[in-house]
Parts: sequence; structure tokens; C-alpha cells
Amino acid sequence: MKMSPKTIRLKELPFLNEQTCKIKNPEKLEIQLNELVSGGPAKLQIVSDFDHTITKQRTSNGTACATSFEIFSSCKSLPSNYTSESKKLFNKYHPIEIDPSIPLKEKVNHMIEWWSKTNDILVGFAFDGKELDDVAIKYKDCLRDRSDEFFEILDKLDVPVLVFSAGLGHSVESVLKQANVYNDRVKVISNFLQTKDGLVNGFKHPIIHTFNKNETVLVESDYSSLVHDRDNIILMGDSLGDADMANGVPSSSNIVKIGFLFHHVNENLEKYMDTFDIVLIDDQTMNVPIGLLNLIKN
Ligand SMILES: Nc1ccn([C@@H]2O[C@H](COP(=O)(O)O)[C@@H](O)[C@H]2O)c(=O)n1
Ligand SMILES: [Mg+2]
Repeated sequence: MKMSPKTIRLKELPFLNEQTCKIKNPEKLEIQLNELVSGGPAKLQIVSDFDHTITKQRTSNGTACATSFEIFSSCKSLPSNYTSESKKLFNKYHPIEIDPSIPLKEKVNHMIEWWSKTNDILVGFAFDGKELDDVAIKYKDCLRDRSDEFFEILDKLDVPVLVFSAGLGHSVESVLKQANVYNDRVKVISNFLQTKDGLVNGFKHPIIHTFNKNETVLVESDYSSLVHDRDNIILMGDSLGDADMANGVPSSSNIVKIGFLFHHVNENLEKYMDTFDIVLIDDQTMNVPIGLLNLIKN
């Protein structure tokens, strides 16, 4: 006998009823979730940011987790002027990046300036991918709690994952590799270094920064052609700009957006709730994405 599918009710899902989980429009989310479930794994794809989304925003003792650029900077062979300049840039621009009082247009200009100054200092030295792989071993535990389980479920269900990062692609790939979660279903679109005469010569184009993660930078990749029949999307990010990461998909797509909120929680909460379907406050786990996958899997 064929069973009729049971409607999923948000109030019956403990992982969406925690104090730290905020949902602006539960009715809309309930409809979206039921569509995700009825589409099953075959219709699903994941689009996720890397820094502070696949990795944690803070460790258990409260310190910030290194970004992919910071992981690169811990390679001992890099010239000290690169590492010191890069640190200075981080100290200047990161507070701007997370400041809720700065209007978006102004912030975008600062971010373009940050990434182009970073591009300018990434010139004229050798880069050893093997050294980065070795360094990345130290950072594999920066991944959110239960990340291994999250990637294992996706792998078993054959669900493709786009990791869309404005960070440094080489570090993203190294950390995913060292954590044993990088496989054929995972594609990284990010900033990769180019070389000239064997030395680093800035980023390959287009440069991806926090606020241009959309179809304009995806257009040159073959990603959309690979997943065009998967119109159910779970999108995950920690920055408001991450919510645009699936902008290039057809308008008929059903996208559930999860936002990990950590900085300036009170000032940001309303904007995050307007932008993401599910907002998770200081949640350093993959509990909610895994909860959704388990519904879809079953
Ligand atoms: N020179 C830089 C530029 C940016 N960052 C940080 O990287 C993050 C971008 O990576 P996502 O995976 O989150 O897109 C961004 O939020 C910046 O804070 C950096 O550390 N150094
Ligand atoms: Mg991020």
C-alpha cells in the first residue's frame, strides 16, 4: 500500500524550536520545507559560504577561528612584509565588514578596496601548496561540530555542494581535504592565486569579495550547467552578502536560506531575519542543516 506523505510541521521539529533559532515567516518556511522533502535528495543541492559558515565563528574558549586568508598567512615561507601587511588590512577592514551601522553601498566600496589591496601585496614570492596542506592540518578542527556527519550524509545521498567563498580557495580546498570531506561532489568557487615566472602574481579574475557573491562571478564556472535540474537549494552563510549566492538559479527554485549570526547580534537580528529564512545565533554546529537533511533523506 502506498503511504501518503506526512506534512512536516515546524513546531514538531525540535532543532527549529531552540532559543537560538529565529524564523521570521514560519508559514513560508513550512511550505518550503515540505517542497524540499517531496523533491528528495535527487532535486537537492547545497550552496555554502566557507569562512565562519563551514568553519566555526568561535572556538569553545571564545577565540575567533582563523579565516582562509589567515590560514594561508601562517605558512612560514611567506615574506614577513606580506603577513604583516595582510594583518594590518584585516585589522582595518574586518571591523568595517561586520559594522551594522555602515550603509551597504559604502561597505561594498571598502570591501573592494580590501580585496584589491590584498591582491596588490600577493606579488613576487613563491607559494608551496604542500606547505599549505601541512599547515591546514592544524585547522581541520575549525569545522563546525558535526561537519563530518553533514558531508557524509551529502556524499551518501549524492547531493552536490558548492562552496562559494570570498576567501582564499587554496586554503579552503586544503582544509576540506585535511578534514576528509572533500570529494567529487564538492566544488569550490573562490579566489585562487595566479603565478608569473613561478611567482605569485595576485588573484585570478574575477575577484570575489563579501558582496559580489552572485551570478556575475558564477557565470564563468560550469557549476550551473552541472546542477540545472536541482531546484531545491539549502543555502548557508554568515554574512548578509551570502544570501545572494544562489541569485543565478531559475526563479522557480525553492531556496531555504540559513544565516549564522554572531557579530552585533541585537543590531543585526532584524536584517538577518529579513534576509535568511532561518537565523541561528551563536550556533557553532551543523545541527540544523543535518536536521533538514534527515527530513529530506527520510
Ligand atoms: N584579505 C582578507 C580578506 C578577507 N578576509 C576574510 O575572509 C572572509 C571571506 O571568506 P568567506 O568564505 O566567508 O566568503 C571575509 O569574511 C573576511 O573577513 C580575510 O581574512 N583577509
Ligand atoms: Mg563567511
